[in-house]
Amino acid sequence: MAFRTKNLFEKTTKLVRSYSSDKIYTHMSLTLNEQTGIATLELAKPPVNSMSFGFLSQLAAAVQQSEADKYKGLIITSRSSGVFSAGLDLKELHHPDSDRILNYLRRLQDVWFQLYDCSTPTAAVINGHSIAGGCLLALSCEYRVMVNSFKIGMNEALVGVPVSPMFIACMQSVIGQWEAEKALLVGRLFTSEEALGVGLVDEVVGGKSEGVCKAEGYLAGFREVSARARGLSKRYLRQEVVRDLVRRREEDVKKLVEIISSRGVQDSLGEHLERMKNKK
Ligand SMILES: CC/C=C\C/C=C\CCC/C=C/CC(=O)SCCNC(=O)CCNC(=O)[C@H](O)C(C)(C)COP(=O)(O)OP(=O)(O)OC[C@H]1O[C@@H](n2cnc3c(N)ncnc32)[C@H](O)[C@@H]1OP(=O)(O)O
Repeated sequence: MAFRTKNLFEKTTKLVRSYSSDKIYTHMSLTLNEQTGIATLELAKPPVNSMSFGFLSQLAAAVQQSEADKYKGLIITSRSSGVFSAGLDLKELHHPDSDRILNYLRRLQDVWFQLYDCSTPTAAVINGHSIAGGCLLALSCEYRVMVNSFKIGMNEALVGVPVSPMFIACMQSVIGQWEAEKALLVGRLFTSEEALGVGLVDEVVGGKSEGVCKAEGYLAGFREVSARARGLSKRYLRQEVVRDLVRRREEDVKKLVEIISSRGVQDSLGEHLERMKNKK
């Protein structure tokens, strides 16, 4: 089979350089299967694929590449066998520099808009724990296959930070208002099986390769469908959520910076980081 592992940054060097001070393409790889036209984006930032500034920049470049090259599909998964993504990099949020946190949250918004609103068909193979921002990443895709025995959800309530509108909108659009409220207000993490029960994921499988097959099956379902019509329909279906968040994006960012910088939230973040350190 003809596989081409693309160093994203060959084609998107300009974009990535202007986005990121990180070394080029260190946190993920994008592999295109030229026979199917489906690309796999494998997150590879040990130990837990936390979403640092550089990670978000590379994710943005990958999604942009998928759109520009008109991939038939994009599968997002993790190289780690235990963690899909631990969400936002807590080190970016703890004792932040005021300009950096502003730009970090803007970058997160940009990536989310790009992925959520892209016309490329997307699927997530969640082959490990998927927490908060990690869950957002999976929910922004169209289809989710999860490997059993892991946890997924948005734990902000337990971290002591508010769930932001973007995260709420995504959760609501997948599991509905009531289930989203019940989960988000207590920071519930679902097991793979519970996630299937509530509709947070579409399938549960025994391992990553089975998950990739299921995701490919979902994406192959569009072979006979006009890519243009499909892409436009997806955008129309998602436009209400996007419009609202675009309209309020600057207001949301500024409010969040204020909240994150507050003493109470900084104390909670510090305690959360301490708990993680001490769990060993
Ligand atoms: C305008 C609107 C725009 C945007 C709004 C955005 C944001 C609003 C702000 C608030 C929102 C936040 C959303 C988030 O995503 S916050 C992050 C929440 N995530 C977590 O709490 C995950 C915590 N991690 C875990 O539970 C476990 O690590 C995990 C289950 C993922 C894996 O467990 P495992 O046992 O395999 O590994 P650990 O030993 O726990 O961890 C290994 C090392 O990794 C470090 N780590 C873990 N998670 C993070 C993280 N999220 N960020 C940074 N670092 C992380 C952990 O401390 C260990 O480090 P060392 O001790 O080895 O140094």
